[in-house]
Amino acid sequence: MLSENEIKIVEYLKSRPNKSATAEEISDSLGIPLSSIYSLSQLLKEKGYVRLEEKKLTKYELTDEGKLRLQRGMPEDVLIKTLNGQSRKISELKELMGNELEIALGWARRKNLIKIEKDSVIPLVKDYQSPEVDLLRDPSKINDNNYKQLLARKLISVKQETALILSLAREDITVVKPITYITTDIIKNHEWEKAPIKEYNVEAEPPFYPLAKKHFFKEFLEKLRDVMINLGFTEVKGNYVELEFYNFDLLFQAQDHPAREIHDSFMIEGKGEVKDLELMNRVKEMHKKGWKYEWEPNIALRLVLRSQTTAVTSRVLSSRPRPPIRTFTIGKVFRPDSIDATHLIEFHQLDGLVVENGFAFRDLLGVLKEIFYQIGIKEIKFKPAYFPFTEPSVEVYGKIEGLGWVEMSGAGLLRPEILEAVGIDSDAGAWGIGIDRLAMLLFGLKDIRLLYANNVDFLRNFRG
Ligand SMILES: N[C@@H](Cc1ccccc1)C(=O)O
Repeated sequence: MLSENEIKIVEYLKSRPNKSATAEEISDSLGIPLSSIYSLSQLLKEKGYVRLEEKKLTKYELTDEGKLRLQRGMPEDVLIKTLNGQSRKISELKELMGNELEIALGWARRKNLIKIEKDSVIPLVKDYQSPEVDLLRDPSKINDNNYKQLLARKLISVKQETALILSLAREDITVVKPITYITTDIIKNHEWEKAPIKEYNVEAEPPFYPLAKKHFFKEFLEKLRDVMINLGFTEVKGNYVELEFYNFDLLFQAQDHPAREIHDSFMIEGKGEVKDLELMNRVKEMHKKGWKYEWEPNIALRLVLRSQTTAVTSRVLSSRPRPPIRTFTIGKVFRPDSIDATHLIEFHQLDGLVVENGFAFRDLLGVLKEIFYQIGIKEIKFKPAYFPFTEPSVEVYGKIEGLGWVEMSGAGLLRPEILEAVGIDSDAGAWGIGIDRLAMLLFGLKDIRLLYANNVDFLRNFRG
């Protein structure tokens, strides 16, 4: 009994004029890997279908020099072409042919193509093409008689190979379909006695089906969400397109604050609307009193792509919720910048808000410590800082193995001006954490853009 591929090999040998072929030829013609042909030929031999014979073959391969000469011609060819039937001075030829000239002269003389008189070269032929080049063009013409010259001129290399030759020993092919699946019928009808039962190949490699998995950065964002929810915070969401009123004004960021310059936020055409006119008025008073300038409602109604998720916190505050409040938001923010390995123009922030009677600065630091601990950053320290909407304010630094202290967050107690404007009579703390750079450092990535990688091979092999 023969397998499918064994049958193919026998059929192939039958089709050959001398009923034989090398393993390589069979592999090329049938598209079966050479290694399989080797093992199948052993099986065919054992079953008496083929005879095997090993034969030493000489293989000629072009060297780099050979490939070059095939393109350009041999130096003596170039010389004859350069002479073009006319005598020329050696010095002139040297200019034209450089170092190649000496070799060319030597071979051209030996082949009787030129004569040298005094300092001139006189051609004896008008055209010439070396037989060497013909052989290089068609290496199958190279044989025991003509290879030596090519070898001496370093145009070819010679390799000895052993070829396996299969020749047909028997032509009658019997095909018996083996039983691969046993049914009750096969047992009842005694078919199992007539055909062989295919053995299991317990060593066969199973096909590889990669499991679908989430993008590692998405998983990281989900982990942050879980951390916040476990700490008793409720998630809130906002829009990417936001009024300057919520992104800046309500947060006590003056209208001439540098972050509001056209090159520091993405501006969007059109105007927004604030329905709560009383709130607008109170924000206006807050700016007048605090920053001492004429607050311009038209500026507040301009649209931007939110530059901080604190805009979402601002929306929460503007709805004048009843304390106690613990909310957080995770989302994209947008800032113009030039994109490189550490800068993106859209990235993620996590902003949080706590409004509770008696919520003190120490409590805020405690919450931050807990959040970072849960993310895996066990050591943090605080540095005094400034934000328009908080007082006192801090920057939070976290320690990352091998990198040292890295700035991760801004935080503070909300300014009384803001709480007064939104009508909340309670203590409140807020913070904003930059997520992308943090993720990049925790994942040990050298380029922040890899967080958005969509290269499936990279993602499949990346162990976050
Ligand atoms: N929004 C600030 C961070 C911050 C949020 C809340 C309070 C204090 C600071 C930033 O983007 O840098």
